[in-house]
Amino acid sequence: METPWYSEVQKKLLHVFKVESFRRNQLEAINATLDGQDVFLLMPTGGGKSLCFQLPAICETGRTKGVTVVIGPLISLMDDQVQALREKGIDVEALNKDMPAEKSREIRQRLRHSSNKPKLLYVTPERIQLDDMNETLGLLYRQGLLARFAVDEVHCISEWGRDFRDAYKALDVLRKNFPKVPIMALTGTATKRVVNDIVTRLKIEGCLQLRQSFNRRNLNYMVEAKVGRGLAKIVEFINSKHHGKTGIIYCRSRIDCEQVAGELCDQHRIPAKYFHAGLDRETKTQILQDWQSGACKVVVATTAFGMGIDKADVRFVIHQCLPRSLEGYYQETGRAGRDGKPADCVLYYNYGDAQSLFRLIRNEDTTSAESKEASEDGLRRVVQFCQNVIDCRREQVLAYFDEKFDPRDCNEQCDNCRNGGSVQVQDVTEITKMIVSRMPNDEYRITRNQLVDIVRGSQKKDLREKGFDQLSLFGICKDKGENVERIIDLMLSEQYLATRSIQCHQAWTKEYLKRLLISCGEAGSFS
Ligand SMILES: Nc1ncnc2c1ncn2[C@@H]1O[C@H](COP(=O)(O)OP(=O)(O)OP(=O)(O)O)[C@@H](O)[C@H]1O
Repeated sequence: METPWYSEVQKKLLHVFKVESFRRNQLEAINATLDGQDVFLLMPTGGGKSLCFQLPAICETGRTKGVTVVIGPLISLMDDQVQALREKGIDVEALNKDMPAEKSREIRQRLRHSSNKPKLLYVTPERIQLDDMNETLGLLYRQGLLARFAVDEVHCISEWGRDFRDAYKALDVLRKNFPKVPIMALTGTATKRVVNDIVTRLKIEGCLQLRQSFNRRNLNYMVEAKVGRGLAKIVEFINSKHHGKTGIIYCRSRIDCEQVAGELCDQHRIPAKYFHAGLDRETKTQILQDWQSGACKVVVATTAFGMGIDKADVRFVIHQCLPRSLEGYYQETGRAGRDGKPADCVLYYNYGDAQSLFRLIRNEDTTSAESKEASEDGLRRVVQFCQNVIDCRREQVLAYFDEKFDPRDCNEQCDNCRNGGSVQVQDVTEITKMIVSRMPNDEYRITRNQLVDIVRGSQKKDLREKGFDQLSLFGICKDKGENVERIIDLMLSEQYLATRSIQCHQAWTKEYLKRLLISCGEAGSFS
């Protein structure tokens, strides 16, 4: 059925946004919000969420009138959107803590008293909590001039999500203070649990929920064994497949970024810059600009390089270290191939990285026990994903978002589907049971690497000196060849073995394996 605003919406799409047709779910979201309904929009990165609140904001014929208030997490992201809207001739303002007091007073005055109010107002969630902001919004509300709230990156509201932000949690005031104003919640990432959390916290239970497949057809997913810091393989991969192309390499720490970028430049003549939260604002902006313009092709970054990055021709995303969750992995790899052309996503994996990440999570003293547990669970899923060399990578990632995916639709765009024919399944239940039952008690301090050597029956002097060659475990995996490490890592990730940290010197802790008093069932299989 044609809505009263249909023709205005079409005209503005074409003449203001210079776009000919809607993508999936955009028109549905726009219609619902112009009708005054709450909307929850789940769209993969680059899907075109912004249009869903920017276009209604400039329509006069909908049921809603006045200013669209956009709440987003990042000032830099806001600045980009504000600039792009102004270039389209749209009247928009943003309020942020970095602007001179005089300027923000001026904007507030304009919102309160001017008859010529902006169509959109961008603010951070922190700003919403300030008294003066509340008063300004209250005034607009009483005049019937608050058209809608658009909450971007709304997953930040949920403690189950990866980017939880306290200030987002306080957004439950929106419905309480402005009960008649429709809310549009937007995100590119949310599991069922996070969606429920968002809907409850914002009190938009009756909203129109729009979601679509998260499958990114043009992305080719691969997991590779990481040797050392993985650099030799990364260099070979870039030089052989993506020489001179745009890409991102994600590393865990700031220092890793600096070292990897340095080595790429100095030793391998791959021009790269590093990006992390420790850089000052100007440097960050400069790097972003250089990357966006193509002056710099490769950025080596922590996850600080993320939200709001909108570059179409990213041909590869490399994870030099494990992401902390599959959600993060999906987001980060999602920055590749936004132009719809093929792009590669390679994750370099070894269990040592997982162990240090687990340790990091355990040692974080700012987080609650519950959120530590959630983080550990998230990381465990990533480890399982890496160790699973059988099931389609897409199927595994999409399952995380509760989406059922038929692996036949992968079209061999992942390593596991490509290797499908050559996988040999080995049942390792018996050997894992034997290892668990023969693990000595905690008086023996055995590291993961030592256990690998012990079960292999290694002749290393160190083992003999510690008496490890006398254990009943010694040599029980002699015939398992290359698979020994994978068996031990699988046992760790499936928690048939655990680790305990012991302080050695003042600041040093070492991870030793712990005997668990649980029985183990089906352990798993290998290629
Ligand atoms: N209907 C459309 N037709 C063509 N291009 C579109 C359409 N809608 C949006 N776009 C373009 O798609 C790109 C991505 O849009 P947008 O930044 O809104 O995505 P997003 O869903 O917010 O992504 P992210 O989650 O990464 O922020 C933009 O360049 C935008 O101009």
